[in-house]
Amino acid sequence: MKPVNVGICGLGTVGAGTFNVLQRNLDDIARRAGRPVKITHVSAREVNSECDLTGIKFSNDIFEVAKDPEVNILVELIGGTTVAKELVLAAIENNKDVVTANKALIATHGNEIFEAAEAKDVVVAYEAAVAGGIPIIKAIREGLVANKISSVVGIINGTTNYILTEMSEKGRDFADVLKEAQELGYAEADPTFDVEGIDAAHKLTILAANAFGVPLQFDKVFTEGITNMTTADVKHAEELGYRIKHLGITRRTAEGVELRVHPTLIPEKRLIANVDGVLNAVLVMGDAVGPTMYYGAGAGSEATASAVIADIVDIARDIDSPGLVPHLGFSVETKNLPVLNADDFTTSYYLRISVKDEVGQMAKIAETLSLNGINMEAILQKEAPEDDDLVPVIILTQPVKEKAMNAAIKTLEALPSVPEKIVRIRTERLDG
Ligand SMILES: NC(=O)c1ccc[n+]([C@@H]2O[C@H](COP(=O)([O-])OP(=O)(O)OC[C@H]3O[C@@H](n4cnc5c(N)ncnc54)[C@H](O)[C@@H]3O)[C@@H](O)[C@H]2O)c1
Ligand SMILES: N[C@@H](CCO)C(=O)O
Ligand code: NA
Repeated sequence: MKPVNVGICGLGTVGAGTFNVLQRNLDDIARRAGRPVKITHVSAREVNSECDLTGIKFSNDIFEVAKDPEVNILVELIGGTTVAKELVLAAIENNKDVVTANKALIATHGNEIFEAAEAKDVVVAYEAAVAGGIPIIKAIREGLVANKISSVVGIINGTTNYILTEMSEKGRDFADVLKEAQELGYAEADPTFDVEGIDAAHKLTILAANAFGVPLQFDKVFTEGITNMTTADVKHAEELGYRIKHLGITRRTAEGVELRVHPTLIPEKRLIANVDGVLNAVLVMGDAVGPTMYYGAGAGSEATASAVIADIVDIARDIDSPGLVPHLGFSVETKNLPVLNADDFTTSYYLRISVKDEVGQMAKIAETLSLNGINMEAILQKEAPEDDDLVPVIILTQPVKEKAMNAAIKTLEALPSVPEKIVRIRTERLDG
């Protein structure tokens, strides 16, 4: 059987992992692909001492790979959206299939890239872009194809989950844990993408497109990161039987699709509340199958390489009859659903209100919530810390439209007895 020739662009965390796993498991991979899979060309700014490039062409100019007539599949692992986009489009133009781990690229330029790929009848595969090594794109697009999916909820950024876990379990400092996540190769080149929720928003964009047949629309994702998280809120949540996770949530409602990324309280008994460290988990709800959860390494060198190589093998298996599965698993005619504004999200809330220790304040809070149609689920009043005359009042609510909560918070923050901004964290009770 004719081999399939692979050109790898980028030899950093994921590039080196892909190179080494492919070389190590060459025989098994060839047997499973039905043909030899050969790395024939590698390109990066510099060689990587972890990779033995003996007998393999090496270029400093990645565009040499896109031009190389020997290469069938170009693997884009350089990151970024400018040069990477040019590189992917150049490969497509030269009739090469493409594999990428680049969620920023797919979320922001995927519509254009897939159109170019369809015109040339080549594949652009991106399993590694979402939840690293977990085969979540394949699960949604192929394994769950029979279902109407109602929601996809996931811990989809390993760096933030690692930071939240270390903060909650060991009381470690945010900046210190972030530095360690960078050293371990989990964080993006610009780690604000992780901690501000942008990376999770890129991945959620891709998940929603696959689950609901909507176009990739990153600019419509409501995005909050973890930079305002405090250990005090983590502890209060734990007292109420909840854990705080940074989630990507996309849900289909009667009115449209919710696309949101934010810290979220989840009941501690849920499986997903117990997914810690750099691990990711994605909970998909299908009308036929019910809740299903996918769990594993969301970042890291060889874990991400596992997904990159799965895409290479998929393409190698189908190289003579490409295009078996459309890029987003649906045809371009699929009906568009509106993306909801944050005001129209329906969710429960955790509120931390710092109140002056005066008679009648609790009644005022309860009345304001009730006037806005908000039902309380639980309430916790703490003693004022020694150096403070403000009493923290923690409230959990039942689900309500975000606009009702905005109105209630505005009224409460205008009270002289509530001198500080109210902390609110959205709360999802979830199934499964
Ligand atoms: N690190 C992870 O755990 C992980 C997981 C999933 C997806 N990703 C994605 O995979 C991609 C690569 O991430 P990484 O962590 O391996 O990055 P990295 O910074 O470790 O490696 C990037 C590599 O690309 C090369 N490169 C960059 N620009 C180049 C250019 N213009 N010309 C030639 N070489 C160039 C660099 O020399 C380096 O070898 C990114 O899109 C990232 O978002 C990373
Ligand atoms: N920076 C990303 C890498 C995997 O996509 C994360 O921490 O999840
Ligand atoms: Na994946």
